[in-house]
Formats: sequence, structure tokens, C-alpha cells
Amino acid sequence: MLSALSAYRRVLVVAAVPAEREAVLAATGGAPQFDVLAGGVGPAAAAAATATALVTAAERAHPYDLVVATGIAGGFAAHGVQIGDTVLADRIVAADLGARTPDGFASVAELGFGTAEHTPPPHPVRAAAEATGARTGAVLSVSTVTGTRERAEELLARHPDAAAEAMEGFGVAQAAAAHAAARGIALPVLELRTVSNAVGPRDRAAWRIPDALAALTAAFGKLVA
Ligand SMILES: O=C(O)c1cccc(C(=O)CC[C@H]2O[C@@H](n3cnc4c(=O)[nH]cnc43)[C@H](O)[C@@H]2O)c1
Repeated sequence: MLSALSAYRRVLVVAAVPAEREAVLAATGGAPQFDVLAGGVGPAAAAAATATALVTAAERAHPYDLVVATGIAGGFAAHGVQIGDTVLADRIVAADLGARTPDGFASVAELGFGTAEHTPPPHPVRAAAEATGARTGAVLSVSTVTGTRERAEELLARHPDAAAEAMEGFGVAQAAAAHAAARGIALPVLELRTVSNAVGPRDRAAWRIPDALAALTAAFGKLVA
């Protein structure tokens, strides 16, 4: 069977923390196509780590031709996303980058300061979703984890296609877009997440991190099969 990502020779996988990196490596460890790093939590750490890895590889004449942001995430249960599910982003959205105005939240794009989202190319999204059994939808990148029902509802009202919330995807995608523009190359970005908790009122006891990490290994195992 051809891997869903067989069109790509060098794939940079960016997780946030070592436990996520280990979960990915448990599936990709023997596959020289993949480099997996733990870039830190949040969009700034993710962007810095991604940019550094992309430049280092390019300078060594081994450039990456695909970047995958990955890790655990909160799932929007209102859209049927459950703990243990796998989600592939068809939009990577900076959901809290902007201004809170008397009329509500305005994104950086609405304010005229650049982009608030990246769109992964449909073909690899479809191929990876079919291989992993993932559902597709918007994955929201936030700097502050949602901990109330009100904020979950606000996010869903702004992004009715939201499937999951995490913290790094937009940072990874911004770094890849800047690198691609500077070098005049195409550098697609995917975001694959497995769900550890529901987005909504804070309930740490309900997190299922081991289940989400096991799902991450399973998903990457299907991607490299
Ligand atoms: O303290 C809390 O209530 C809390 C709730 C969810 C996640 C956190 C984290 O600090 C984890 C951040 C880490 O994991 C990803 N992640 C996992 N679930 C979510 C979520 O519901 N919303 C946003 N990020 C999530 C995230 O990408 C980070 O890498 C704390």
C-alpha cells in the first residue's frame, strides 16, 4: 500500500511536548522520510521551532517539502467530536488573534493586519483523512485554552466548522508560509490532532491524555503504512 504522504520526500512533524513527539515516533521511528520535533507549547514557540528547523534543513541541502503540525487537542463535542477522535484541519485558524471591540471579536484579517488562517491543500488532507479515518474541519489555534461554555459557544458561532482547538497549528503554518515565500517554493502544511478533552468548562479530571497519545500513534501508523 502506498503511504498517504508518499508524494513527499522529507516531512517535518512539529509536536508541542516530548510525550507527543514520542507518540509520533512510535509510529514513524523507522521511516527516514519523517523528522519529528517537540517545539514547545503555544504559537510563538511553535513558529520559532518550525522556522529554525526549516532553515537548518534548507542550509544542509535537505529541505522539507511537507510540514505537519500535530499533537493533542480539545474537541468540539457540539459537532460530535469525541475524546480519542482524530481530526485533520481543512482550515488552520488563529481564533484569538485580533481585537475585542464593543461589537465583539475582530480578527487580524478583519483589522487589516494580515491573515488569520491558512488552508491546507485539499488533496493531501483528503488522502490523510482517508488513511487515518480522521474527520476534517477547522482546527482553531488559541493562546488561551478555552475553559468556559461561553467561550466555546463564541468560538463555534464565529467558526461553525470548528472541529478542534489547540495552540500551535497557526504558528507552524505561519512559519512555513514565510519560509516558502522567502525561498519561492511551495511548502504545504497539514494539522493532525487527536482529542484529549472536550472544549468547554474546565474539567481536568475528564482529560484522557494517554488515550489521545495512543490515537496519535495509531494515526501516524496509518499515515506511514
Ligand atoms: O489547564 C487547563 O484547563 C487546560 C486545558 C486544556 C489544555 C491545557 C494545556 O495546557 C494543554 C496545552 C497543549 O495541549 C494542546 N491542547 C490540548 N487540549 C487543548 C484544548 O482544549 N485547547 C487548546 N489546546 C489544547 C495544545 O495544543 C497544547 O500543546 C490546559
